Amino acid sequence: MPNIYFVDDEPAIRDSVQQAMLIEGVMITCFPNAVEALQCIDTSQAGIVVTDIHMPVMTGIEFTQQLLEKNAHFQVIVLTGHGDVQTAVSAMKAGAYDFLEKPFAIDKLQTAIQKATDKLDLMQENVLLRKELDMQTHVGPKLLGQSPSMVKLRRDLVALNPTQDNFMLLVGDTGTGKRITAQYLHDLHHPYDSELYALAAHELPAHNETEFKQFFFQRLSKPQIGTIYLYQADILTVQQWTWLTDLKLECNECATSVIIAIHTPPTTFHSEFRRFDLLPLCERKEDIRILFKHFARSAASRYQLPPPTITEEEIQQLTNKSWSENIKQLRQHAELRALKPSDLSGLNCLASDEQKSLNQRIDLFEQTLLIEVLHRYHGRLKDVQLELQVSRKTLYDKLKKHQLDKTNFKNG
Ligand SMILES: Nc1ncnc2c1ncn2[C@@H]1O[C@H](COP(=O)(O)OP(=O)(O)OP(=O)(O)O)[C@@H](O)[C@H]1O
Repeated sequence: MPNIYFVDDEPAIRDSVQQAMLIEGVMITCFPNAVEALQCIDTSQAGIVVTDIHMPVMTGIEFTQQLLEKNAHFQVIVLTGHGDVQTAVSAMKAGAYDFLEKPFAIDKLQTAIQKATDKLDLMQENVLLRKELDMQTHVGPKLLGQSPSMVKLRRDLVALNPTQDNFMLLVGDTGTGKRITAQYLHDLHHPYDSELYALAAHELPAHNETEFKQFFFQRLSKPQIGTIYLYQADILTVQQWTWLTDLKLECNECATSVIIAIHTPPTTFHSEFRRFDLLPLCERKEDIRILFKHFARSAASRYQLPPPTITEEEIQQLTNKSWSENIKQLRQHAELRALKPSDLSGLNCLASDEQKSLNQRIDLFEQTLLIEVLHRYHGRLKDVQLELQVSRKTLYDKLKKHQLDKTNFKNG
């Protein structure tokens, strides 16, 4: 429910409206005149104002104009005399949303407030949608995904008030998108030329409170730093969490945000921070299609290759995998897929769920690199050999090992 204000110079009306609304479970704040209302209403957050027209010092119409100058999203309902059409018209011209004839029944006031609340919700929803849309066309990273959790996450990030919630927790397994979410948050709420400063938790002083706080303050006070991104924070000690919680209180009005990325939130301190959860990919399988296609197409464009044709059957197979390393692993798989010529069968597709060991990862990297360079030189082994600075024999051995045939790369 938004904040609701009632302005009328007659104490009896103020009291009866306040009591009647309270019985209905609606809290309203009353003011005896427009001047006091303008001084006290927090205009940073749009609400609903019900105001009498005929008041000493400042009329309801002047009040409406001044209030809307401060925040045009306020919904104003004016109280006019019976049959006073002229005043109602003037009030609407001044920007009022609705009018109510005095004397009014309380249920009429309730209906008018409900309508104004719906309008305010709609306007705020539009503002958020526009901001979200702007983010999807801005040059920074995009948070893709249409699963309910991703849609909600984007909406919550857009709606966040960074002056209230400047210390945040991003909770998610490896590769679920903590870093990209931090960048997205930073781009949303901080000046274009400010930066996200990434800091590994092990770099923080661990034994001395003053050193710990000074370390932070030095960075928090740099105007070009908009966000401190503290990653690998699972290693933080209870003591460091206590200091971070103190810092949060001390930095109440700080312009810099602190985002703490963590796999599992600490048991005691998590409620101190605004928390956002990034679900593992297996719990938002509907995002696999859009992410995979996006990564594969971006990789193809980067390597100047035609965009790969990804079949429905392939998407089904991808959706059925478990993706233990989440989007990071999906991306690796998609990039390899973009590099893989369509007629290349039997390729060792190592980016699967079982790909875990160091050797397997090195193999995958080697395979990806070879495919990329073979593509670039259309299968001309001499150029590949020169670029990778390997002997002819080594190159042949590697191609054999990865079952790569130069003729598959002739046409790009
Ligand atoms: N919603 C998303 N839309 C587009 N790309 C994404 C999304 N989520 C993650 N990615 C991409 O997936 C990869 C892994 O994401 P990121 O590095 O942010 O994960 P992380 O949770 O910080 O990983 P780790 O815990 O291993 O450090 C990155 O390449 C990132 O750009």
